[in-house]
Amino acid sequence: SKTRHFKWEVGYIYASPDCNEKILIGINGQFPGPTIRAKAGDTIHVELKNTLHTEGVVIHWHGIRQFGTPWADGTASISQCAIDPEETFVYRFRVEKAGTYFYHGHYGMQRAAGLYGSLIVDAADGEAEPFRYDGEFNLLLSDWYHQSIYDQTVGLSSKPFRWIGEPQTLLINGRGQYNCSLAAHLIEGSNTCETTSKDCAPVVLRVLPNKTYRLRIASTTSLSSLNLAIGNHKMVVVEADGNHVEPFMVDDIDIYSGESYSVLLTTDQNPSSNYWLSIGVRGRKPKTSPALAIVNYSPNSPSKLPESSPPIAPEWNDYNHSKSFSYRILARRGAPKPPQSADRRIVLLNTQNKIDGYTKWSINNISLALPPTPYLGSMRYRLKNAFDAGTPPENFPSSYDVMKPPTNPNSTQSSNAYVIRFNSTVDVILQNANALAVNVSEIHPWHLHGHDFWVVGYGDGRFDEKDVARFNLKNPPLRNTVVIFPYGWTAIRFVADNPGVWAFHCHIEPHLHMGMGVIFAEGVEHVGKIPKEALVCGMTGKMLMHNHLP
Ligand SMILES: O=C1O[C@H]([C@@H](O)CO)C(O)=C1O
Repeated sequence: SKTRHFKWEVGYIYASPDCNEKILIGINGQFPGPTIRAKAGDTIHVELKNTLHTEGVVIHWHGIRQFGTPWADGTASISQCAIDPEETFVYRFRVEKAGTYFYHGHYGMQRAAGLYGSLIVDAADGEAEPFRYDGEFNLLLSDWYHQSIYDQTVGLSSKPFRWIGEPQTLLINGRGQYNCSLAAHLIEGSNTCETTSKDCAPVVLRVLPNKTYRLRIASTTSLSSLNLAIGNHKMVVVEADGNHVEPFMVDDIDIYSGESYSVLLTTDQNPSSNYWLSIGVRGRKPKTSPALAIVNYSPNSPSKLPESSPPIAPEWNDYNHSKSFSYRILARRGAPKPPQSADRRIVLLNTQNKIDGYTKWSINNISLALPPTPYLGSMRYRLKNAFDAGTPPENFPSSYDVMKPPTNPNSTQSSNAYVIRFNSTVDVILQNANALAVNVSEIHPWHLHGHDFWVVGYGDGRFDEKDVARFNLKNPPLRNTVVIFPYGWTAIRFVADNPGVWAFHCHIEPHLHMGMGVIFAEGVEHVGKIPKEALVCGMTGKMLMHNHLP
C-alpha cells in the first residue's frame, strides 16, 4: 500500500456551474474539487491550505471510518478547530475499504457553496470486486442555489424564518443547465439551452455497445432527494456507501444526500441512438428541472440528441416506490453480520419546532448547538464546562403523537452528547414525525461519522417494542447514511468500536444548520495522541500547547 500525497488550496472562484456566474468554493481552482483515487489500504495525505479570505474551513471524508485517526474526520467543533485563513492542516488517514466515497466541507454551510469532490477507493492489489465491468463513470450529484450560503445561513437563523426554498439547478459533476433543457425540443414549454460556457456543458458518458459499465453515483445535495434513470436501460445495483449489496435490477434508483451507489449498466440497446440519463427531485414538490446527461453510444456523435423524451420519473410523492427501492437493498452474501442483540437502544424523535420564535429541528426536544471547543479535545482532556453536561434523553414521551404537529412546539438547545460504552452494540431508532405544519412530514437522510451501521428495519408510524422481533438480522445492508421516510421509523445497529467523537445528523445542509443532529462519543480514553494542530490555532496556540511559556 502507498501513501498518496495531495496539496490543496481551498478558495473562492468564479464559475458558472449552471451557466450563471457565481462565486463558489473550489479546490486548486477546480469545481468540484480534485478526485482522490486510491487503493484499499492506502494512506491519504492531504496538505490543506485555507485561502478563503475571512473564514475557517474543514473537510470531512464522507464514509471513511477514520479508525485510529478521529482527529482527521474534518468536522468543525467536533473533531477539530476550523482551519484559519492562511493556515495549513494535514489530513492523514487510511482508506480501508474499496468503494465510492466523497469529501466535503463540514463547517457552516460550505458544502452547499460547492466544497466537495469524489474519493474513489479501488480494491487492493490482488483483490477483486465481486462483479465485473468493462469501464466506469463517476457521477457526483448535487443541487445548486443562486443565493449565497451567507444569505441562506442568516435567513435560516432569522426571525421570521427565511427558508432556502428549492434549488435552482441540479448538477452532475458540477455542471447543469438553469431554466432550460437539453431536451427542450421534446418537452413542451421548456427553453432551449444557449450557452457556450464549458462550465455548464452537458455530461457525456461515451460507451461502446454490448459492454457493461460501472456507474459510481454519489449525492452531496444540500437539500434534494434524487431519482436517477436512464432511457431504455435497466441498472443492476451492486454497491451502497462502500458496501457490496446483493445485486438487484431496477429501472431507476433513489439517492439521498450523503449516499453513494454503484450500478452496472449494460449497453444492450439500439446502438444507432444515444440515450438520456435523467435526475429528478423526489420527496419535495419539484420546482427544479431534471438534470440531463447523455449516454453516447460510440461511434454516434455526442451531440446527436436522443430521439425520445427523457425517462419519466416516479411521482415526487410516490413514497411506496421509494420504500420498495430502499427495502430491496440487502447485504451481499458473505457480508459481515450484525451482533444478534444490542446492549442499548436510543430512540431519536425528529421534530421541527421553535426556540424563542426561531425555527429549528430537534432530536428528543434538543436542538444541537455546537460548542466552540471541539469535543474530541475537551473529552480527551476531560475539560469541564466545554459543552453542556448531562446525557440527552434516550426516548421521547409515550404521549407524543408522531402523526400530528407538536402540541407544544417549544424546544431547547444543547451541546450535550451521548457517551457510549466502548465496544458495546447500540440500536438507534430514528423516529420521524409531523413537522410544524399539518400533514407535513419530510424525508431526512441520516449520516453517521466513524462507522458503518446495519439497517435492521423500517416501519410506518410509531416504532413499537414488538417491531424488534421483525428486525432483519440475517442480511441487513451496511451503510453510513440511511433515510427516514415521512411518518416512519428506521432502525440501525452498530458496534461502538472506534474511539472518537462522532456526529450523527441529517445530511440536509440547512437541517443540520437548524440543529438536526446528535453527538456520539465512544472510547475517548483510547484515542491516541491527537495532533496539536487539530485543537489549537496559530503559533501562539502551539506555543501554549507545548507549555513553552515565555
Ligand atoms: O426546515 C424546513 O423548513 C421549511 C418549512 O418547513 C418551513 O418554511 C422546509 O420545507 C424545511 O425542510
